[in-house]
Amino acid sequence: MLRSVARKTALAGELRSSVSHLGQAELNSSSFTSRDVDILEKLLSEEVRIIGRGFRNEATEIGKRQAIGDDCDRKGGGMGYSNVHTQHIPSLESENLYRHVASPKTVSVIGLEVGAGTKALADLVESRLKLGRFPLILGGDHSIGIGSLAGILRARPNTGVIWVDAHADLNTPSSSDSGNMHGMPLAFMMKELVPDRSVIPGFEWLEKGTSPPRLSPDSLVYVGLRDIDKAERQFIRKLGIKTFTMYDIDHLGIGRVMDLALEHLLKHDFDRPIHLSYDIDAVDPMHAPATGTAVRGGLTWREAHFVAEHVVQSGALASAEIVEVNAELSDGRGASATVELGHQLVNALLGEAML
Ligand SMILES: NC(=[NH2+])NCCC[C@H](N)C(=O)O
Repeated sequence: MLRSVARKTALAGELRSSVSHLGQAELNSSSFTSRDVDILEKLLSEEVRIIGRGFRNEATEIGKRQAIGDDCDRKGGGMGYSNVHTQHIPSLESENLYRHVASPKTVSVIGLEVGAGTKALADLVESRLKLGRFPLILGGDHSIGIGSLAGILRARPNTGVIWVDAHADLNTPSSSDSGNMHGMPLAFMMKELVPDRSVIPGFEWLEKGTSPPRLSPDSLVYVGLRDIDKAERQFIRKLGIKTFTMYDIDHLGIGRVMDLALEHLLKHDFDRPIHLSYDIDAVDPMHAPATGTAVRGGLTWREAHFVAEHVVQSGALASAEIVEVNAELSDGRGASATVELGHQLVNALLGEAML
């Protein structure tokens, strides 16, 4: 079963890329190099800053993010994919509003800013997808997933999601112990967990329109989890979400895990688009220490690359994001190792292969 699904998904990918390659010279057919790419950069770590961990230094983050975007612009031509366009989404800063927030559990206050930022991202992602482009979103923390997923699901409601992360990011505003919105993006997309988002200040927009964006639990696969909150564990079990923890990766190997992940999402529809949401903290802190909530026992350097490479190989990757890279959170060597890994994952997602 698995083999035939893998073969068929590869075939679907080949067909799709050969069709879209018509008329384009010398493109590598094993990847989606003919697709137009949008690199969308979104800085959004407000909630972490508010609770006073000193999470970021804007100048450094912007410098680093520009470096990633510029690098893609430069490499774009060389790697064969065309028309790479980088767009920086401005952060909606309103320092004064948040300076005196006393309690970190004030999601309603924090939500105003995260809500506005994710709405802007959702609108952009939706419009780019409708133009047939491939959005690659660079965070920022994982709360931007609310915007990415909303935009993606509005444009293509049948999208399947692979969430590569040390954490489940499935807390609701009331189940969360930390109050951090980067631990909540998936709950915001599931009607079973947050049935009415119009009551959350800042997120009323998520309920607008004839069919508000929602992710069904069986359209999600987790890879790399190892730090799951108690409530999240119950949600995962109750909703039956397909989950590959680090235990499963140790047991089965990353190759089998990624095949099973793709099979789960593509078994009923080989042409289904896949969104890969990649939190750098899925990777072991030995390789990616510059992140906010590092947890030991993560993906190796090669496993980290393989995850991206294999989803690209399936031919189904339609959008991607890399989040939680924050150079401020490590010393010089740790920061550059993490940013280097971020660059390499971007390249892998854009179709760079070993051979
Ligand atoms: N995207 C992340 N780094 N999420 C970490 C979440 C940690 C914890 N589960 C929380 O809800 O606060």
